[in-house]
Amino acid sequence: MSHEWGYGATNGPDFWADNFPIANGPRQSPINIVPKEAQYNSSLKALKLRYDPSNAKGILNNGHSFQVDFVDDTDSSTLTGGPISGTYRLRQFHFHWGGSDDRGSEHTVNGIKFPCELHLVHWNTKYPSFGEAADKPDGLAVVGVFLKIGAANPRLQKVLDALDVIKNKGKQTTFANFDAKTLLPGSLDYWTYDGSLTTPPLLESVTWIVLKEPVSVSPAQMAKFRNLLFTGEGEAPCCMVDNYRPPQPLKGRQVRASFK
Ligand SMILES: NS(=O)(=O)c1ccc(C(=O)N2CCc3cc(O)c(O)cc3[C@@H]2c2ccccc2)cc1
Ligand SMILES: [Zn+2]
Repeated sequence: MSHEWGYGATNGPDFWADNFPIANGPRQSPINIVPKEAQYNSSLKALKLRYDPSNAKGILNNGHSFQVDFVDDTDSSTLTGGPISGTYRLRQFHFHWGGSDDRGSEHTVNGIKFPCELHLVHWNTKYPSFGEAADKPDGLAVVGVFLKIGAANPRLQKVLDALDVIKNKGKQTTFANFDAKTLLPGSLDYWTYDGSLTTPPLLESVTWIVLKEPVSVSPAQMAKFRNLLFTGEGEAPCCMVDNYRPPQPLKGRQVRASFK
């Protein structure tokens, strides 16, 4: 992506509409979720997440977050059920976090921010590729998981231990044999709504599936996220923190709940 968008004082979310006018579109993400205003829908199916650990490929600092990429040329790591129809393939997962524990998530619940939010990005196999799916209204499905401060989460450790070698923008390393399912909470109860990518190009192609139950992360583990840099080697270092977009207007959208 050639544009210099970011999360700084001069290129952050308030400036994104300059290059990406869809930033003011009708189905932008994230949003503030108000559980009492979410409509329970008994026809919403249970989420079915089947991930093959051998599909994990690498881990990359992309300059706005870090992501773990998966081989997505077969239906071996998929999302089915839930609010979606058909089969969506896992492409990557990444996180958004704050400079301190009082902020960092993109979605909020009753206005409450969590220190971190995990996004598992999937694309609809009715399209030939992620790139083809990315700009279709039913092209992507992202599962969002809140992380809240508590006991150290052993499931995060393998990811966090890899961060030292991808400190700078553009650094990547192999990341094999990782079961993304281990990052999920015990309950797969969710809220769902039609939204967008939360970073440029902000494409309105995402069915959001936000899990109600958070998973834990310790302050020491959060410090490891904050050790990453937005900047490349040789540039003045800038800590990778506050890489979250704030909640966007609901514009009449309905948020549905899979649970009472
Ligand atoms: N937070 S999120 O909504 O879950 C999300 C999902 C996907 C993507 C993603 O894959 N993007 C958007 C940002 C980006 C930046 C790059 O430098 C790049 O090489 C690829 C991407 C991709 C992307 C780019 C263009 C169309 C679709 C996705 C980003 C954020
Ligand atoms: Zn994200």
